[in-house]
Amino acid sequence: MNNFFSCVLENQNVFEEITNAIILVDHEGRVKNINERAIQLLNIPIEQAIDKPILEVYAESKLMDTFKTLTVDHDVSIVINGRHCITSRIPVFEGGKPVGAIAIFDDVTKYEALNEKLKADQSEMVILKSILELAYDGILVVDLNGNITMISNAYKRFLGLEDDEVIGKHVTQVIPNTRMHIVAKTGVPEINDFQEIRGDYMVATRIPYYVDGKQAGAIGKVIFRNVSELHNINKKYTKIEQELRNLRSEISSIHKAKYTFEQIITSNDQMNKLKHQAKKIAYTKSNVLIQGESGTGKELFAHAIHQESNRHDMPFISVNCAAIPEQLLESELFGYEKGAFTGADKNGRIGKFELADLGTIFLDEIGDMPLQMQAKILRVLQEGEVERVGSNRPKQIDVRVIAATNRNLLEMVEAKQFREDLYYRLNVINLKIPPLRDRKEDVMLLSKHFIDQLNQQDHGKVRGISEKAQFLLSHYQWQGNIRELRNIIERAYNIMEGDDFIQPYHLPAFMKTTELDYTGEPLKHMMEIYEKKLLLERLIYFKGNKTKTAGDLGISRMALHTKLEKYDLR
Ligand SMILES: Nc1ncnc2c1ncn2[C@@H]1O[C@H](COP(=O)(O)OP(=O)(O)OP(=O)(O)O)[C@@H](O)[C@H]1O
Repeated sequence: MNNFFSCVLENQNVFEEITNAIILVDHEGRVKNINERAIQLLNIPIEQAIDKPILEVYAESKLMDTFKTLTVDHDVSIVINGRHCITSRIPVFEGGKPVGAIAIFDDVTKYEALNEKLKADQSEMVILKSILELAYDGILVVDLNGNITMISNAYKRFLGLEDDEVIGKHVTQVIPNTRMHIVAKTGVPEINDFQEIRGDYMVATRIPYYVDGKQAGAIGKVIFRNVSELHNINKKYTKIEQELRNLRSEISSIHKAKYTFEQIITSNDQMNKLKHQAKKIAYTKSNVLIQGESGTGKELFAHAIHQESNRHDMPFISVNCAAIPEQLLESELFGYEKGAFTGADKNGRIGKFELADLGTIFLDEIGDMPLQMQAKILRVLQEGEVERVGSNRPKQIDVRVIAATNRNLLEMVEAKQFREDLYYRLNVINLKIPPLRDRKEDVMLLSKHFIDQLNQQDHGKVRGISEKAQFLLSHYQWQGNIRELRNIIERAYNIMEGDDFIQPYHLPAFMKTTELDYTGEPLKHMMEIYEKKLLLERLIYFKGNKTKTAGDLGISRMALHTKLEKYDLR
């Protein structure tokens, strides 16, 4: 026995190193050794333990039973001072004789706490999995790298995929248009975003999640109350979208741009440069201001720009600002709500700007736009929104504006007749179309072009223009530009009988100044002869319509009347 105890006493440090609590008693049941852990467990001072009878140290001890019965007890569950321990007791022998007994205690209380937590975690996991299995919504979890770690059954069903096709995959490989990997990286939540997944639309919410205060990934949810409901919503949405597309294309086919750059006929360098420039800017959304005299082809350019742009499938809406009475202009441009004013259509009406949404609006004669209206147009250009008359709900629109005028807008700005801010908003790209008299080379080219067009309608009856007529056409001043040229060619074409070529006598008298024979009369008289001839010619051309004749000659109806009286032409 001395050997054993001396060995234990000499190696007290080993005794202390053991992580379990240990009590050693001799054959009389006196405590011969007890380590620090046992002292803590029994909660007594060490001096009240050494050499004291074991039952004084620990009243419930069974060590003396072990000694007496010489039996070994393994892994007995007991409670000491509220701590749950597993104890083993064994008799100690020396030289084949029993000399004492030893008890070892393992405090398992902390393992129990851990076990409890583990159980709780496991049940949370089970609950979470059940939620993922039962939820109608699509739920998805990704880690920091954007790889999928969890997905709900409904989402898998919706995607038509199995676990092994989803879990561990990068989210972009599984879900089109996803932004989950972005939220997992940035940590910026995205709430109620509209997302298209395989042709279906749904509302997606993505939020980052944290473990121990550090971002660990993102959780995403796409809402569909139940899949069949989602299907119905989708069907309705797709139908409405299709109807909208049909309506848009119907509007576009009614309001179509009619001309392309190929139809702008010219051999003039300046014009070719303009065409090139306009083609280049067609692809941008910049506003365009086209300036030039009446009839030079401003509207043609506006059509061609729209046709060349990526908006060509969308409406091209043309508005002649000078032709609409001032009091109607606002409702024409912006539309009105039902009952906005007396006489208003009871269903309300869409305005030209809204009609041109996603397309182009062409504001012709912008210089004739009243100042008050200019302010409203400026707002559309600045804010990109329109408000119908009688409404207080502005609507976002995406419209490209091309404006045109034959007036000098800069002078109008100086005279405070045109808003400077609007001028600069419109004048982002400026195209100045030269008058026909500054591009003489185009006169014959255009004349032939118009004859070709007329021949196509009339089975090719005219072969060309005689030299004399060419001379007259080339030397004319063309105040009305290409429109005037077109009219004169058309008129000649229509009055031709039996001729293959347009001759001077097919052209209006006012062009034939060289045909006036000088009779030696004073200038005033010669001018009167010319004036009379001219009046007669134009009257015949307009089939006696005095308003048109006066307009054509640039004089008032009253002045025309006086002159007709003077020359006895009534
Ligand atoms: N380069 C061209 N090639 C072929 N036709 C042209 C050309 N330029 C103009 N035209 C024709 O001339 C006519 C007048 O053109 P357009 O209406 O575009 O002129 P505008 O400058 O807009 O006139 P306004 O200022 O009076 O509105 C149209 O019939 C158009 O087709």
